[in-house]
Formats: sequence, C-alpha cells, structure tokens
Amino acid sequence: MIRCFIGLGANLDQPVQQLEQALNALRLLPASRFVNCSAFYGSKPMGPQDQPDYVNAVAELATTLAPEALLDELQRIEQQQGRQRKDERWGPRTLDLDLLLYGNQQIATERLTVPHYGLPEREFVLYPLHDIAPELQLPDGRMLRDLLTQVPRNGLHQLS
Ligand SMILES: CC1(C)Nc2nc(N)[nH]c(=O)c2N=C1O
Repeated sequence: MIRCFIGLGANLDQPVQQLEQALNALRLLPASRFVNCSAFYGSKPMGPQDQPDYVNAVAELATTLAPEALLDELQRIEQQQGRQRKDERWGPRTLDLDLLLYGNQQIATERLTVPHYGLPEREFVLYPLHDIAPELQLPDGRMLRDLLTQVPRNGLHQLS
C-alpha cells in the first residue's frame, strides 16, 4: 500500500458539508484504506480575493491504486459534488481534491504533478498536513516541519 495525502478545499455551496461529503466518498474508494483527516481550517483565498474564504483539510489514504487511477477517482468525486472542470482558474469552487503526495514518488505527467506544486508555500496545505504527519519528509528530502517555519499562518484558523 502507498501512503498518500489529499488536499481538500471548498468555498461554495456550504463548504464544510462539501468536505464532509468528500471524506465519505474517500472512505469508499476501491483498493484503498482511509487513514486519517486533519481538522477543518478556515483560510483566506489564495489568488483573487473577491471570493469567499475557503475551508481546507488534508486526508491520508493508503492505496494500491496507481496515481492516475487515484486522480480519476478524485475528479469523479469533484464532479459528483458539482465541480465544473471549466471553473475559472483560481476562481471559487464547490470542491477541490488535490493529490499532494503519493508515497515518496515524484510524478510529472500531462495530468499529474506530485508533490503538488503549491504544497511548499500554501499554509492551508502545510498546517493541516503537519497535523496528521508531523514527521513527514518530502521526496526531495526537505522536512515538512522546516517548510512550516517559512510559511506564516496568514489567518489560518481551526474551525470548531
Ligand atoms: C484558488 C486557489 C489557488 N486558492 C485557494 N485558497 C485557499 N485558501 N484554499 C484553497 O483550497 C485554494 N484553492 C485554490 O485553487
């Protein structure tokens, strides 16, 4: 089984419920075991500010699905929850599921870049990820805990 981490984000149509529904779908993925999920966080939008704050979390799965098969499943869940792939770039969305890490693999295909390119500088990814994997070392050798020291919380706050 490969240990992988999924970033969850939503800022439309009752984002907390969107994340809870997405977690239920992740629990049902084939050839996979749901391991854990961070707390839910409120975060300021990265990119255009004329959109609602986001709700973010990071989940851990153990899977035998190949990376692109896992990506297919994540995109299916997004679409099931109303995400239109034509969403404007960096615009608001009902649900984002990003494959952040797939074991220790570094992947660069047409469809998939892993580790996720935004991981090292996004507080709404780093802090929830650290919640559930404080000892994590990235494929390039950097320690997650060291990346955290470089990225301010920028108003990131746990939701009750
Ligand atoms: C539009 C962009 C870059 N901004 C975000 N900003 C925040 N705070 N959280 C997100 O999940 C998120 N996702 C995005 O795709």
